[in-house]
Amino acid sequence: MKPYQIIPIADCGEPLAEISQSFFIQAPHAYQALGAPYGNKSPFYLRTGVRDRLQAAQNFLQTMRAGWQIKVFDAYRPIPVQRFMVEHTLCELAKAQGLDRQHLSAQQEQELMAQVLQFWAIPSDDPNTPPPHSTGAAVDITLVDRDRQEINMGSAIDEISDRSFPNYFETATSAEARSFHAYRELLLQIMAAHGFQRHPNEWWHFSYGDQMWAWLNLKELGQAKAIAKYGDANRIFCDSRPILEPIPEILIEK
Ligand SMILES: C[C@@H](N)C(=O)N[C@H](C)C(=O)O
Ligand SMILES: [Zn+2]
Repeated sequence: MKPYQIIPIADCGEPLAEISQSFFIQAPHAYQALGAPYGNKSPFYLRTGVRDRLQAAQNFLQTMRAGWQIKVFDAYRPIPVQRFMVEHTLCELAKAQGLDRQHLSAQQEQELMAQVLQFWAIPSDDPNTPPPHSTGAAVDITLVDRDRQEINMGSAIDEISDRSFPNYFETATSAEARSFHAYRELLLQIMAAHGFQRHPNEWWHFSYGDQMWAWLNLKELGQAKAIAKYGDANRIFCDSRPILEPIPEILIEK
C-alpha cells in the first residue's frame, strides 16, 4: 500500500469529458498503440473540473510563452489499462536486463516489480485505493513551443530511471541540463498555480483532487485532514457511452 492510499474519498460525481482541442495531443496514443484495453473509453478524458484547470494552466502558459501548448501524453486510464501497462513495463524491464518474463524467479519478479511500482501505481480494484489515472484526475504532460516542437525535459515520459525525478537536474552544471530543470520548473509553475500537485518521482505527472493530491496537500500545507474529491471514475460512469470526437489533423503529431 502506498502512503497516499489511506486518504478517504468522497467522490463529487463530476463527469468525465474529452479535453479541449486547444491542447497538443500525443498521437497515436502510446498505450492504445500497444493494444491496451480501453474499450469505448478515451485516454484523453478528464473530470470536468480537472479539465477546466488544465485549460487555465495552458492559458497561463501562453501569457508567458506565446504560442506554447501543453502536450497531453495521457489522462484517463481505466484499471484494466493500468494492469496492462504495469505488466508491459515489467516485461520491458526484464528484457532490458536480458531476462525472460516467463522465467523469472520469485525474487527477480519482486525486485523488478518494485522498480515498476516506483513509477506506476498498483492496479487496485478496491474502491478505496484507485490508481490515480483511473479517477480521471491525473494527467501526464509536457510542453511544445510555438513551432510545435516538444521541449527537451532531459528524459522521456515513463522512463524508469532516476532522471525522471523532478529535481534530477537541479544541481547540474551544463547549460543544457540547467535548461531541463528550468523547463520542468515552468511546467510545475503553471500547474501548481492552478491547484495541481506533481508526483514526487515523475516530472510529467500532475493531479488535482485524487488521493495523491490530497495526501501531498496534507504534507505540504500542514492541513489537519484531507479528503479526495475523485475516486474510480468507472464506478460512477460505468453505464455512460462517451462519444469520441475525432482529433483534427492539425493537432496530430506525425
Ligand atoms: C508511469 C506514469 N505513466 C504514471 O502515470 N504513473 C502514475 C504514478 C500512475 O501509474 O498512476
Ligand atoms: Zn501519470
